[in-house]
Amino acid sequence: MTIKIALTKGRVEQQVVPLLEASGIDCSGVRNKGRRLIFNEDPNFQIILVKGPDVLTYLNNSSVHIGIVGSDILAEQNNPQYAMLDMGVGKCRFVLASTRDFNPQQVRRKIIATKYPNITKRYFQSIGEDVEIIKIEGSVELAPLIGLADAIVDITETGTTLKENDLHVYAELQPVSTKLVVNRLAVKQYRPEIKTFINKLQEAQKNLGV
Ligand SMILES: Nc1ncnc2c1ncn2[C@@H]1O[C@H](COP(=O)(O)OP(=O)(O)OP(=O)(O)O)[C@@H](O)[C@H]1O
Ligand SMILES: O=P(O)(O)OC[C@H]1O[C@H](OP(=O)(O)OP(=O)(O)O)[C@H](O)[C@@H]1O
Repeated sequence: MTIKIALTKGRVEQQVVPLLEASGIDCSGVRNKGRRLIFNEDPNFQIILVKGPDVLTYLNNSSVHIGIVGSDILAEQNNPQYAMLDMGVGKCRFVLASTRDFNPQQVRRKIIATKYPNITKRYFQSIGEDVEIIKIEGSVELAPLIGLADAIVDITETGTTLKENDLHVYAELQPVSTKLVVNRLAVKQYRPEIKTFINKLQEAQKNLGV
C-alpha cells in the first residue's frame, strides 16, 4: 500500500522534510523539486505539495491519507479529522498586537485585521467583546500602521516582524505547531501502516532532538 501525504509547502515543508528523511522516507524529489508537485521517489509514499488551507480539502475528500499542516489552519477551519501527532516543528503563537498608542479598553467597537477570522471571532467571544473583523491575506502587520484596523490577530515566532514595525503584544492567544492529521477512513483501513509510520516519525523526532 502507498501512503499518500499532503504536505504544506513553504515553511512547514522546510521543517518537516528532515523529519520524514530521518524516518526513512526518500524526499530527494521534494528537495530538488523545481515546479513539480507530486513525488513518488519512495515506493511506499506519495507526497503532494499544497498550500496549507488546501491540505484539509484533499484530506476531507479522501484524496490523501495523511495531511501535515499547522494547528493555526486546523483551528481556523474547524477540522473534523484526527490529529495524531504533534510534529514538534512550525512552532509559533497567536497574539493580539497593535501600535504603542492602542488602548485595549477603548469605548468604540474595535476593528481587528487578521488572516484568521474564525480564531479572532472565538477569542473576542471568549472575552465577551464584540469586534469588527477585516480579513487580510498577508502582511497583516500593515493594518494598524496605516489606520485600516485598531489591532491585529496574527502569528509570531521570533517577534522580528512585530518589532521592525513597532508593534506591541497586548494579549497572548493559543500556541501553534505543525500537526499530522489522518483521514478518518484511512485510520480504520490502514491502521497498522499508519501506526508504523507514526512510530518511525516519533523515533526520528527523538534522534533529531525535535
Ligand atoms: N513565523 C512563523 N514561524 C513558524 N511557523 C510559521 C510562521 N508563520 C507561519 N508558520 C506556519 O507555517 C504555515 C505556512 O506558512 P508559510 O509562511 O510558508 O505560508 P503562507 O503563510 O501561506 O505564506 P505564503 O503565502 O507566502 O506562501 C502556517 O500555517 C503556520 O503553521
Ligand atoms: O515573529 P516572526 O518570526 O517575525 O514571524 C511572524 C511573521 O511570519 C508570518 O508571516 P509570513 O512570513 O508567513 O508572511 P505573510 O505576512 O505573507 O503571511 C506571520 O504572519 C508574521 O508576519
